[in-house]
Amino acid sequence: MNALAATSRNFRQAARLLGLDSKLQKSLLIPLREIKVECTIPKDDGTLATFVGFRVQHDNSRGPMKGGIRYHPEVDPDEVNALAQLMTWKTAVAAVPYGGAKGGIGCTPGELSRSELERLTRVFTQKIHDLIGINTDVPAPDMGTNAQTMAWILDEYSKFHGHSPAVVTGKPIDLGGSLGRDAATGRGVMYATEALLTEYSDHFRINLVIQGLGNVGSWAAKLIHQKGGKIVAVGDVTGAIRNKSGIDIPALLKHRSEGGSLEDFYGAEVMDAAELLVHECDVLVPCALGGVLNRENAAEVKARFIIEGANHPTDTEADEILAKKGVIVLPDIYANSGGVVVSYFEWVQNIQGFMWDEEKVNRELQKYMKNAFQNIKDMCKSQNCNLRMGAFTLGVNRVAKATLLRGWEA
Ligand SMILES: NC(=O)C1=CN([C@@H]2O[C@H](COP(=O)(O)OP(=O)(O)OC[C@H]3O[C@@H](n4cnc5c(N)ncnc54)[C@H](O)[C@@H]3O)[C@@H](O)[C@H]2O)C=CC1
Ligand SMILES: O=C(O)CCC(=O)C(=O)O
Repeated sequence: MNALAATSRNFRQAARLLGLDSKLQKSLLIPLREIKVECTIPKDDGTLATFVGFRVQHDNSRGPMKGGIRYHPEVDPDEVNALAQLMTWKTAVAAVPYGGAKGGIGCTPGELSRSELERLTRVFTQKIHDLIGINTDVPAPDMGTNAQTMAWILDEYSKFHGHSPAVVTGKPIDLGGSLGRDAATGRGVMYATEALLTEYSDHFRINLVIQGLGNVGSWAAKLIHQKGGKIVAVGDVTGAIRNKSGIDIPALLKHRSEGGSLEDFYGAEVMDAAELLVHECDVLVPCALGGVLNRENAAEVKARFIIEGANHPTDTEADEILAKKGVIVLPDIYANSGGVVVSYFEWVQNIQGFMWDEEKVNRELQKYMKNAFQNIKDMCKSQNCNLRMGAFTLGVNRVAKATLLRGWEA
């Protein structure tokens, strides 16, 4: 089952639990708008290259649509659709006044030079500038994109519409970005892990495995390590390493920032990357691609808890296998919502023209993460369901209410 079918299935299950009628279900499920654009750029060697860009705007009943832009070779319309839908439920779970959207360009960013990436981003922005905006659709970074990508979008958009810092979030601080946004998704993963562990045990002194050492994974690793979590294995697209006494995460991140590879890090041994997700641990934190937990490996997972830092890392078959094994999965639409929560703070700061200090950003983020966890637990209790369904029913219910209040009922 692909990501779109799986996400829609979770939506339908939640809608049934909530007793939503079929017309409302249809209107909530179908995206508001799907955009597909050709992006042709001159490469540095003078030849032309053509890429396909997407933006799916799923729902705006609770506010402007919000979601990242991904640069990855596997970006396709179904995946972007699923990720846009997830954003609608995620912003509702987080209780930020947004709808959901997602975008992407099918490309391999590592094979493009900085100037090629800039040209690609600018051409994509030219094609979608009249469909995004401060009160309509506000992009942010996702896999393969970063603050610099947002700066190029901001600059290109502003040529058409005047200086508009709030049109994107996750920008560089010097262009109106928020303190704490870079770390926010990983920090939210840490708060989510803390909330779950407090519920099921009484300390952070557990063994963890983290997949992905990009924006989300490296911040999650750093902050969980600071809290006393022992990270016994990590991996990324280049491979994986382990150390049963715990990896020195600050040393590893320093080593990587100086250009070192996982393989030549002195403080751990190289392991088979395929074994990473089934490595012995208490908590598994996937922070890379979708669909990495599937029927091939789910039965072998040793973790008692899975914290979904990535979007849709657990496919439907894996979800069922893990539930039978008693593994507790904290779902993406809550676990990685720290990013969009601080994106909301960034947007608010841009609109107010007033910058918050980092302590305030982190304190407010912690409050939003705590409240959302409590709301999910209450839903689980009233609907007698697991955490994924608790989060889905919470999100779908809020979006359905807003839709009905607006009088959009079919
Ligand atoms: N950046 C953000 O604020 C948010 C990101 N997410 C999700 O978190 C996940 C990671 O996003 P970012 O950290 O922003 O991306 P990133 O581009 O900064 O890092 C991606 C990481 O995944 C690793 N990776 C890629 N392919 C892999 C493979 N085949 N096996 C193992 N590792 C692999 C890369 O080596 C890298 O370490 C994605 O699913 C994204 O949608 C979710 C919420 C917000
Ligand atoms: O920060 C944002 O606006 C969205 C981040 C995102 O794409 C996600 O949460 O999956």
